Amino acid sequence: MSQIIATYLVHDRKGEWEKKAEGIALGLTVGSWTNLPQIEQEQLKRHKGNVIGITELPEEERVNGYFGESRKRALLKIAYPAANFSPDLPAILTTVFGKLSLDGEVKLIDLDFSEELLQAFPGPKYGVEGIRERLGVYGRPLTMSIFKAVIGRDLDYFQNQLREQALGGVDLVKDDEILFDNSLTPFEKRIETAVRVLLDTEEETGEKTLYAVNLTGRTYELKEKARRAVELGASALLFNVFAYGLDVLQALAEDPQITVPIMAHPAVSGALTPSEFYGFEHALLMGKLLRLAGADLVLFPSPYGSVALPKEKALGIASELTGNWEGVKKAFPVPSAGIHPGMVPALIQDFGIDSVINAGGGVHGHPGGAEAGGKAFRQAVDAVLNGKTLEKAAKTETELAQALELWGNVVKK
Ligand SMILES: CSCCC(=O)C(=O)COP(=O)(O)O
Ligand SMILES: [Mg+2]
Repeated sequence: MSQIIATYLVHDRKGEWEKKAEGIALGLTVGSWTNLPQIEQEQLKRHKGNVIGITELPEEERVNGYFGESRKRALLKIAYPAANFSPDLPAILTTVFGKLSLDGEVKLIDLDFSEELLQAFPGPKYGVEGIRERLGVYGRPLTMSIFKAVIGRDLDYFQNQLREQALGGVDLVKDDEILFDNSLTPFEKRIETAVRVLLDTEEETGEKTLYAVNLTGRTYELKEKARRAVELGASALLFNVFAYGLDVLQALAEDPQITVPIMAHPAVSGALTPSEFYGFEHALLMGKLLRLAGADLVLFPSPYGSVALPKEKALGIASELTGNWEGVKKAFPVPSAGIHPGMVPALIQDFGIDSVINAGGGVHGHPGGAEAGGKAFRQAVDAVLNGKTLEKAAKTETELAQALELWGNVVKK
């Protein structure tokens, strides 16, 4: 039977779980808060949500937020018949967590899609393998750097910063998510400039670099803008998906004329995920749902940088992006924020080869400039893959030595 199974973490003082679960299963399908005598048996059979699991969790004494009260906790699993909704994320999310997200301490932990329903979500167009093919890079994590301080600067500044980053050997360079269309560095001009610069640097270094331009503006303009970006030679798109919605990402990813990888930025997602009591589980929103909606690369805070996520949450996201799903490509995890070369061993140990090591300040803040910053990252990656410690590699690699001197070496915890 085609259905979706939602798992919720529920906190409650009384812990009357059967009543609570039945209330959700009925309330989000054919029922309401009052008796509806006109509900027919047939309607109940086909459309009512079904409680399929209740697991009580150990009670926890909470101080913050509860002023010392303790709350009972449980995981509730409810199956919703696919007959109730159209096969798209807006309909699915409204069914399983629409009104419910406003109704007390309920957090959506996971969604299991039946095989039939999964067909409506083709996932990433390129994914890990497709991006590696475009770059011709295998057997190591990719490296990426972020334009910084471009706001208020012109195309010459943009061009020079791009050139330096690419000469440093990073595989991708992305706009910062806060760079929007503007008169000094307009969208189309950034793309045209990047195409020229990156052809030159490829000739010099023999290595390709992809540029992810920030796709911004009103929702109804995005498809046309993205198609135009592709015509002009853009090699990737950055997209602030949580400012728009998952379905907007899916519409872009499914468009056959948008033939470049899409990178999802986590901006705004912090309003939806961090609470233990409310919102979405990180792995679901930033892992499973972004992959299903078609993100080829997904940025999220790493466990050790400046905007850190608890490690199990970051690993949970990465595991949803890279797990084996029949017929759906894997997406690149991009643990980010406050990353510097001293963190490379931990990043590779935790996120593996199929990940992207991404830095803004950790590239541009290098004492030798962005080119040296990019080189320091590549040297750190090479060291780890050759089984060397960063200290040992730094004896011969000047740029890495300078980075370690400035930012230190994060020994894995
Ligand atoms: C919170 S993950 C997104 C990271 C990001 O957008 C960024 O600009 C990181 O820059 P940094 O200088 O911290 O590498
Ligand atoms: Mg940023």
